[in-house]
Amino acid sequence: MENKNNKVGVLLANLGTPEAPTAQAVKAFLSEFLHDQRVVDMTRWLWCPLLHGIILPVRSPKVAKLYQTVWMEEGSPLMVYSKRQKAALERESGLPVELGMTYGNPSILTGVEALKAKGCNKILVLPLYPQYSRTTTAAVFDKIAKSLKQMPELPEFRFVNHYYSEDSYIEALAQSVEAHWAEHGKPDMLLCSYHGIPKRYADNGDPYQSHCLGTTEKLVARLSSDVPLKTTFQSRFGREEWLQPYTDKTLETLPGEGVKRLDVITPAFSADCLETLEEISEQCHESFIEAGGETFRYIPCLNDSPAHIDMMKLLVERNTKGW
Ligand SMILES: C=CC1=C(C)c2cc3[nH]c(cc4nc(cc5[nH]c(cc1n2)c(C)c5CCC(=O)O)C(CCC(=O)O)=C4C)c(C)c3C=C
Ligand SMILES: [Fe+2]
Ligand SMILES: [Fe+2]
Repeated sequence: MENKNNKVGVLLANLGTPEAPTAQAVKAFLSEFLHDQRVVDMTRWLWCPLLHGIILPVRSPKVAKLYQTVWMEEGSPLMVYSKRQKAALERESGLPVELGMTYGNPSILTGVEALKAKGCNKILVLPLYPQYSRTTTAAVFDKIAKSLKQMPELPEFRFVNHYYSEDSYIEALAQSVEAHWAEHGKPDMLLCSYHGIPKRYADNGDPYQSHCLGTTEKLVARLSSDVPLKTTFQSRFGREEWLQPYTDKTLETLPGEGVKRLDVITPAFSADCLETLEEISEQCHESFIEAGGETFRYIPCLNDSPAHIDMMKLLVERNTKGW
């Protein structure tokens, strides 16, 4: 007898974002995010007083103002692009696709329940993080286990750990760079700015840094251009050392080294968000020009571009084979 609950579905996972650009909504989001020990591993009796006493009250209103500068008519950029990615992948793959955010909504639990309601008992989890990190990819894995503790019958799961080395991902990045160069001309340098993590995490075995360096290396080989590429790390948080070189510090020195026209790409982000549209496209742009740079061009994330959706479709096809 045919089992009607025997379908494959896809859970597209990402970080999540506040519901609104207000101090209250940002505080709720940051509180869930920054309580995750995969993200901040400090012992709770040290971290919680700092988080509740200083970080949440001080950072939330400040960051809410930054979200207001990038907020779109339909909502937070990360959510707007994630919804477009879901719709496009559903259309192109012919499979049910749901979003599941590690923090905030739609949650991972909501996403899994929606797929089960559509008859899916086999779920491919695709965290939209090309480079693996304990702080992102592993946090998705933990959240699945934690959220489904009360579910009487679990679906079967497959999980994509990383995809930075996939030709289709490198191809999508390269095509976005080449299209940008065809329109605006070539720069003196292409900066690949990745979200940072504490250096200690990398020293203790998180492969994120080597995945980022591997991404740039593969992009260099694919572009095969006279434009030099450089890897940097952005979005530092807290006082300890993070992966270096830092994006902000690098931008201050590049013009003095003769790099006047700079293009920036952010390969660790699958969708534009606060960290790309505000930190890079606004703050970093300004500091590069102040340091003597002439042109600074931000190349958008892959978002719902056809090459990106093709890449996701390929990953889905390969990882659901024989299921
Ligand atoms: C506290 C430490 C943080 C680690 C470690 C970290 C890793 C990490 N994050 C992303 C992707 C995103 N981060 C985003 C926002 C964001 N990140 C942190 C902190 C850490 N991230 C904070 C506190 C915030 C919120 C904004 C702020 O207060 O500065 C986002 C954007 C979300 C949005 O709503 O637009 C993304 C995406 C990666 C890929 C990563 C490690 C590999
Ligand atoms: Fe707490
Ligand atoms: Fe982050």
